[in-house]
Amino acid sequence: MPRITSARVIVTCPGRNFVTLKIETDEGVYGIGDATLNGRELAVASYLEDHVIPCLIGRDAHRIEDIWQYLYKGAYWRRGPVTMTAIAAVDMALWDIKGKLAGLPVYQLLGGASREGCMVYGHANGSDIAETIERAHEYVEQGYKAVRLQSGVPGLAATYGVSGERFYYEPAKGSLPEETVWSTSKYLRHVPELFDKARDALGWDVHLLHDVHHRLTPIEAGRLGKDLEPYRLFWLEDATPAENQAGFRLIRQHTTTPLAVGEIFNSVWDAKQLIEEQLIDYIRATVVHAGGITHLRRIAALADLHQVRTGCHGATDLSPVSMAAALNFGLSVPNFGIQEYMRHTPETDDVFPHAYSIAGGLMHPGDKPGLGVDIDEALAAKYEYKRAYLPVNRLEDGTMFNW
Ligand SMILES: O=C(O)C(=O)C[C@H](O)[C@H](O)CO
Ligand SMILES: [Mg+2]
Repeated sequence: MPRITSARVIVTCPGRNFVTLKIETDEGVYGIGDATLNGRELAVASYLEDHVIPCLIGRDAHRIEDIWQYLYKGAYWRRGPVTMTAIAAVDMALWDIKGKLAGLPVYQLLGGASREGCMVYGHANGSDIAETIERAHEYVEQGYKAVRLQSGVPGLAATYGVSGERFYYEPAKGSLPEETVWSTSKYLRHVPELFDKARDALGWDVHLLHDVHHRLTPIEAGRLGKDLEPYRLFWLEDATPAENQAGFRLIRQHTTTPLAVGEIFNSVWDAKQLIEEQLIDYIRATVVHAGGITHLRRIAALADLHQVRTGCHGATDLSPVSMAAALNFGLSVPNFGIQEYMRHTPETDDVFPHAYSIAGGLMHPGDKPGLGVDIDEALAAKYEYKRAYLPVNRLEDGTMFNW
């Protein structure tokens, strides 16, 4: 039985902050898990160091399900992003250990490959429609089968999801949150034009996606979905804040544009009604923020019963450890839909050497035992933590608005 002898939290900032948990066993094998919660990183580091790690020492590292239940039920205070990210980090690290001890990549332990690779989508961002389409062309030329389109909105100084950087978009910055300004009417006028021009320029062989970032009411989202129907989107993401799961009924009544939601969900309970009533088509919960591989499999199993497919969040604030876990999960799960992929910077890739790769728009986790990702601790130590926040959003009259 491999006993857990120690566990450590490693905080590093190779261009952005990452929190990683490393669990060591008496069999000389260790595992790592991502514990990064964008803008609230140190809360998870403390939760792990002060409350979780003391409970892990001496436990059998093979008992992944039991340790998951012990941390979830044992906390008394269930769910929430901090708790579930901490549990996810432990869970990932334990799957990594189990894979290494078995001499198998984690996807083999999850039932083996259900496909040759995981289809991913890249991010095409531009300050205007022409620039967005130009970036989308670059992805298509690289073999991507799916691209997310976001463009600056005329009349708004800045639009979330759009950056000057070509490939390495990083939304968290500044020692205090940046304040941005939002106008729903300007946005709703602009987006159909973006997709109209994109279809003209890119044709119909590439999947197109769009992220609303939770900024519409359900009826506004219904209208946008309807306006976008002629352009056959792969999905419309985070159309409305999802605390009110029943709100998606209203969107569904008005549009057949497929809906995706879930990047800020942290448990199956956040998505239960959405899935059971078939109010969404893709569930975007992730390994790192929704309790690890163990819990994400449970969410995917419920989703599978209702023809809902996976579409895991994969922005740059999810570390390469998360990406490796997502790809092992995605390769094996029967109802895989798509995986988001934003490239990490070369500095981040150097800190987290990994076996996953991309070819022809499909990603594969590689065949190294475990998750297939490591952390270079000496290099990680060179990048000191820097407090950084996601922006906040106000209406033009100054009213605090949805993120
Ligand atoms: O990748 C996406 O779909 C996002 O919406 C990115 C998020 O804003 C980002 O990961 C927040 O931390
Ligand atoms: Mg999103």
